Amino acid sequence: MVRGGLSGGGGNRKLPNKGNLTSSSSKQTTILDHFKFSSKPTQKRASNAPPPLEELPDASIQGLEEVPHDPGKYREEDSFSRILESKPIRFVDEEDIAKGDWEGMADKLLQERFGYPCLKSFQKEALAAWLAHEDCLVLAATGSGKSLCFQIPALLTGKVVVVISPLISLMHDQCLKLSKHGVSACFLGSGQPDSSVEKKAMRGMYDIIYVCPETVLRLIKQLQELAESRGITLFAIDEVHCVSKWGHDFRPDYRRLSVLRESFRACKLSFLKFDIPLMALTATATTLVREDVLKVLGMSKETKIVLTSFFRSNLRFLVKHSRTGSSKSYGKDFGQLIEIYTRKKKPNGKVCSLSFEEYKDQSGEASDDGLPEEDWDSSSDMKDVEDDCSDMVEDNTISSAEKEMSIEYLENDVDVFQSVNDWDDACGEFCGQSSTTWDVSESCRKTDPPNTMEERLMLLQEPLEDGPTIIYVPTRKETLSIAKYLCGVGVKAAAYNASLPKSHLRQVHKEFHQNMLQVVVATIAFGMGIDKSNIRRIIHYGWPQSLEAYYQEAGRAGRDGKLAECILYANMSRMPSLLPSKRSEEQTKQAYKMLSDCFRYGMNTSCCRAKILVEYFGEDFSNKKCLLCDVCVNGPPEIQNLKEEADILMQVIAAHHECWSSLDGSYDGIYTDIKRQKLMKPNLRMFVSKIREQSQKFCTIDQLCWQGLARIMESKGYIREGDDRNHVQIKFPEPTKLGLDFLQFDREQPFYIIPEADMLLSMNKCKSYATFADWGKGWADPEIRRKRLRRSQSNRKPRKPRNRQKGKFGKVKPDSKTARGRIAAKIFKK
Ligand SMILES: Nc1ncnc2c1ncn2[C@@H]1O[C@H](COP(=O)(O)OP(=O)(O)OP(=O)(O)O)[C@@H](O)[C@H]1O
Ligand SMILES: [Mg+2]
Repeated sequence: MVRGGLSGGGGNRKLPNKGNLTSSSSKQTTILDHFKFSSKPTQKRASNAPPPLEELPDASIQGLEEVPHDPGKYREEDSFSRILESKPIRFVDEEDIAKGDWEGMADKLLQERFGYPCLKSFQKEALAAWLAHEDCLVLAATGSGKSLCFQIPALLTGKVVVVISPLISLMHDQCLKLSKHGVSACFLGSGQPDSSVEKKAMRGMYDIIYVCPETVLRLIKQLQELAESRGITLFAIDEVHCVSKWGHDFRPDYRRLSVLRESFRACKLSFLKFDIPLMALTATATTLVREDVLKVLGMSKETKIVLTSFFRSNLRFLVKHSRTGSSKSYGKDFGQLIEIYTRKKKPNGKVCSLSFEEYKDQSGEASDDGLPEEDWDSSSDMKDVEDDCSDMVEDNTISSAEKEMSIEYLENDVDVFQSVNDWDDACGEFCGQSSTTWDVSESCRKTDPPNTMEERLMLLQEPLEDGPTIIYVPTRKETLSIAKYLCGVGVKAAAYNASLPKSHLRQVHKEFHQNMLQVVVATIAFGMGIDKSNIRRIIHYGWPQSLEAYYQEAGRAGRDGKLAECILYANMSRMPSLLPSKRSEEQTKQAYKMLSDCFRYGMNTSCCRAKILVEYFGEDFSNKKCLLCDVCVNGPPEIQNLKEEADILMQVIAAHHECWSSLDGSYDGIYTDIKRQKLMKPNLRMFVSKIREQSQKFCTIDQLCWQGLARIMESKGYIREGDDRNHVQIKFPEPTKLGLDFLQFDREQPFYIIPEADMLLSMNKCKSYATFADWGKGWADPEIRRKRLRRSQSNRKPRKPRNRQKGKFGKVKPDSKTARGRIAAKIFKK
């Protein structure tokens, strides 16, 4: 059944805004009739008269068969508001679409509106579920085209699709894209200062409404009215991993979205024949997150799960060790990048890169060598977000939850668009534009990613094509220092972080999309929502916070299907730490778990990286390999028998544990407590000291090596963490039953392992504390002594003068902020 405007269909619809939504007088019986409808010859009309229905290239599907789409045809002469006011809307019921050749129709729509040949099979599956009024959970790789799954329904039916989206930057990007394809869309939320947009949206003037979860909860009543007037065909929840507290971008208000299910049921709203379906979409949801999503959103038991592989066969994953926090490493780590981006300028092929010393001179910066990873710029994002929000226009209609969201959770958005002045489209409303700038050739340039092993092996031979790079860094300070360094050596680079002027951010965004910039050095503010097809490299410079976040950001690369690289530079000799954020105890635990998974990904030297990543999201990759990552290309390092090391480590751990357990049965009050405290929780470092004390033989083995060994022994089930607090990797080992058995029964068995990244690093490193004998031998040789002294002098960092207040008697006043300082303060008082 095809409904003509608001008066169509069952005729029992209320018409809140008749004047605005022109109804069609014609009725067709099938969807196919409807598609053939607008073949009437066009009549000349007065320039200010609204165009006849059939001529308007609006978001509905009229004239799809006969009249080629021309989004700009009538827009030039019509003002934006008039288009919105006079836009005629045709409606087609989902059942009628389902009866016809909807796949063919959708493909045609796709070709004419978006320039793509046909829908992908997962997109068809999702659409089929929607047409069957079923809820649907779409799990598909980054860049696979999930957005079309919820955009097409609006175009096919002429009804509204409401998209719940977490980020204003994402909403903005999608609205802008849709407008280029002749689809009207708007976004609502705390970043939307113009309340008229919300009113217009609720009157049914946009095909697609993007809205943040906090706002949609406020608009339920109005949306029910919209469902009755123009009709809502679908609620889409994009980036649905945000629903789950087990996900990486958790947003509390997402957990209240089951209200959509409850408020748009056919049994509740008499004008509905079916519940309005929910479509939830994400590229980064683990199995746990998926289950949580279905439950929290109240999705039906029959929810269709559309699952495609998370594998991105054109991405090459690499992990490299670097002291990332130090600007000394830039020259080493970015040398190749610099060469790529500057070599064209220099016919002799030589790269005029600055040495670190020259760079320091040029930038006038002092070296921050040795800045530990933990020393992240804690002034980073939260403070800026608050600053940014002060720019926002006060709007009393915005609920406190929405405001809070902008402060607490829209860090990225506020980073990107700091105030309403930042919007090029001042009101966040997007109409199908006349001067369409979208480039069909861009979609044509996309190639299918390699499917077969042969195709992937072929990729190995190919160099990366030209294209931009995004370097993700954890702190704002680093965005500036790296961008400055790259600019200094002739790369067109720019920094992107929330503290930079808005005009600069706009410019960077624009220039990046126009291929005028080669490198953007960004915080997470430049992450989600970036859909630029030709990004060739994603570099993470420092440990990411989770594999989900890492895979999301890496997913910006190679969206054109061609080879792209995702390189993680991380300091293998340091444990990563959590960036500051407000977290509950439970969330902190989860955050540590995610950080730990990320750390293990970096440490891995034996398993295909793509396999680790996709299996992390619950995909069975079986014996497959990507053939492109560093592990697949270089192969694992040589296997080693660490039986002796494993044995002694187990012995020391078990001995301590035995001692500790012997105290268990004999509780004798304070005495045992003191004893326990003395014995309590030796960490791995202490076990290693014990080993070194006991045996000369193991003195030269670096702590990093023991750390790696302990991790491997934990993964094999020989030891477990004995501490309740959160750790990135095992810190307070205690033996398991299997471990004790290993000591007792497996004494003759070899213990083969593949050394992990930290172990390899320690093996390559010059031994900082060799045995005293070796060390002594060195000192006996004057040449060695001279060299060592010279090295230690040149490495020595000038100590910063400590700015301490003098106490009463000229003593230095202790720092009250540190625990040591507080204890000292007590003594000082006395
Ligand atoms: N059927 C199709 N054929 C060709 N290209 C398509 C098709 N569907 C979508 N695309 C293109 O794929 C690109 C990525 O689409 P989209 O942004 O929807 O990805 P996504 O799955 O939402 O990714 P992410 O998880 O990163 O948000 C877009 O440029 C889109 O136009
Ligand atoms: Mg998307």
